[in-house]
Amino acid sequence: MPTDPAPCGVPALALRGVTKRYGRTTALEDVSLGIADGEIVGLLGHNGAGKTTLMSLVAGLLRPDAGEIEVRGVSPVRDPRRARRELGLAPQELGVYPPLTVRQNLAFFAELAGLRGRDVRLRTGEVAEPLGLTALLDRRVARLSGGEQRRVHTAMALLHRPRLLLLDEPTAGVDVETRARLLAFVRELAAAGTAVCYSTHYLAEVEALDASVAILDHGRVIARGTLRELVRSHGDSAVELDFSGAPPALRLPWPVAHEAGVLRVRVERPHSAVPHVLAALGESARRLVNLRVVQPGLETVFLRLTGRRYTDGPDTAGPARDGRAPEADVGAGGSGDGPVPTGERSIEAGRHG
Ligand SMILES: Nc1ncnc2c1ncn2[C@@H]1O[C@H](COP(=O)(O)OP(=O)(O)OP(=O)(O)O)[C@@H](O)[C@H]1O
Repeated sequence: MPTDPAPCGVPALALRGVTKRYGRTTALEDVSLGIADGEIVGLLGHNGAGKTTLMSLVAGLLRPDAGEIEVRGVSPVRDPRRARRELGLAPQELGVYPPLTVRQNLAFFAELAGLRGRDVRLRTGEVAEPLGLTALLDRRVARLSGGEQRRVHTAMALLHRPRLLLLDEPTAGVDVETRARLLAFVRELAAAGTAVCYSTHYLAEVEALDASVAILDHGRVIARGTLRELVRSHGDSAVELDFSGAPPALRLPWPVAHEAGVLRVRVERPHSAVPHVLAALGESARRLVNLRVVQPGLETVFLRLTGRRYTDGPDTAGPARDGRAPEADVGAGGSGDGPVPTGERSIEAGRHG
């Protein structure tokens, strides 16, 4: 979709020192973040980290308690109408009207965005095609699958050709085909100059989008950079072992940690360390259920920076786990020039003992 470049030096989105509180809860604290034209930023953070709050502030749905927000130089607080023309928001909750057809939904939102007549039809076709909605335009939304409804919901944010697109967990609960289609479309939009802020619980999507990353933790941006930069500076490699019963105490020349029943040996060359780790098990080898070599990747960046895995909790069953084959790049670290792994769980050995 065409975009005029922002005035020279003006980023598509800039947050400076933004704080937002809900009563006594501080949802965002002193957040600064910039997104350039054509950049996709994967906004990552555990449940409650502040992702939705950040997007709502940018969209002008909430007001910050402190700090400045600018959408292509326009403040959503001081000039919400102008700021809104520059951005499209697809919130987490579906905002479709089930009794209406896809076309009627799109026309309704196009008119809300100020489009009329021929432009409504033109833009409807423009967003329907890449999202695979053309054949569904005259179907009632109530009759569509969850993934199809999610595509309609995303299309509604794009009708006015926004220069900044805010997608809040756009692939939550969608099928594989919809996910692939959405990811491809987001990449196309970015290639044409649209800036995209994309929140997700699926780390593999960040890689698929070739996105840079901002990690929110308890309302603060704790890391910002390209995937490769973050993995270089914070990604650990390790050998992980699961046991039936409590993990044993091991004497090894590397740091050993017990995390929720998993024994984790942090070691730079995990493949070479495996024989030493197995030798140190002694009698406990009988209770070993699984052993994994973990390469540096976004998952280990998370673990290092937040003390928790990103795939902990209710979202564990995402595509980062079940949509990809386990990595088998034995010996490949995160510092080469190939793709940076995000799931990085190289299953090296199954049941032992
Ligand atoms: N309307 C509200 N009133 C009070 N507290 C709120 C409100 N909305 C969010 N919060 C709190 O603010 C914090 C940030 O919430 P937010 O929804 O922005 O997180 P999130 O990263 O989007 O989470 P999730 O991944 O679960 O969607 C949380 O502690 C949340 O409980």
